Amino acid sequence: MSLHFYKYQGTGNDFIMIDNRSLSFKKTNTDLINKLCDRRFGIGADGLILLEPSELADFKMIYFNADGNEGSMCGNGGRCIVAFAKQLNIIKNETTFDAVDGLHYATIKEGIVSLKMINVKSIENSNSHSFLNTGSPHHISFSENIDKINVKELGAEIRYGAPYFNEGTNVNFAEKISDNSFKVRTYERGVEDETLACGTGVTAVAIAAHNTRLTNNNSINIKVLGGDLEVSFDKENDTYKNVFLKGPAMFVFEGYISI
Ligand SMILES: N[C@H](CCC[C@H](N)C(=O)O)C(=O)O
Repeated sequence: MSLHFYKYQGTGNDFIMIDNRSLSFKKTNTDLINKLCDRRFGIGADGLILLEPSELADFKMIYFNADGNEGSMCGNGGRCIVAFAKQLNIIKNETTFDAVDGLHYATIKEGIVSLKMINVKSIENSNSHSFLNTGSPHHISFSENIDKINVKELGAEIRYGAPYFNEGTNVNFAEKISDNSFKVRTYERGVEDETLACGTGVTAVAIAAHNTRLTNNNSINIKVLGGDLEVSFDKENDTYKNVFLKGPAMFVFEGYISI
């Protein structure tokens, strides 16, 4: 059987996109998804995303990590599926879609997607790190010279260590550049390596930076290995609301692969 796929990337976080409105792609085939994401034996990607019909919204996003397991929310994948839905003529420049953590509003203009993320209320701060969930769980530590960190090694240690263990977490290393800009490197659970960008991760970093008073800005530029992202939010009482993740989402190529 031949599978028609599209390849997208958002600041270098790359995804295989499949138009599964027919529901013919089997979601339980972990080995197949893992193989399609493999950079030597397959197409190669950090994750695979299915676009399916939704009764609640314009479409539904189903996200799998490169290991083949269904993941929690993916911010860059969410931005990419908006560009994909536009390419498929399902939407124009504005949409609401259904994802694992609820409905998401988004707009697209000249390849730049602005995606509304879930509200965040619960943030754990300690001397060494912050932990919060922006659709996916994120451990964040702020330090200097993050260029020098071995993200794969240190990230894996934290991801598999206490208190996360098997369920794990994504791990972000962040550095303040100026009052409204930070640099971030992320170890992604489910990819089990550093990726070039992580959307829910940079969202978590921006909120953690504000919550720990590293910044007073509510619009923050974030530099990642694969480019630049922007996170903005409003804080009302203890809750971060109107959280938006903004940045490029690009179609790369399409093709067929026999499965
Ligand atoms: N790359 C994604 C994060 C995926 C989260 C995934 N690694 C998990 O924890 O299941 C993003 O842009 O937000």
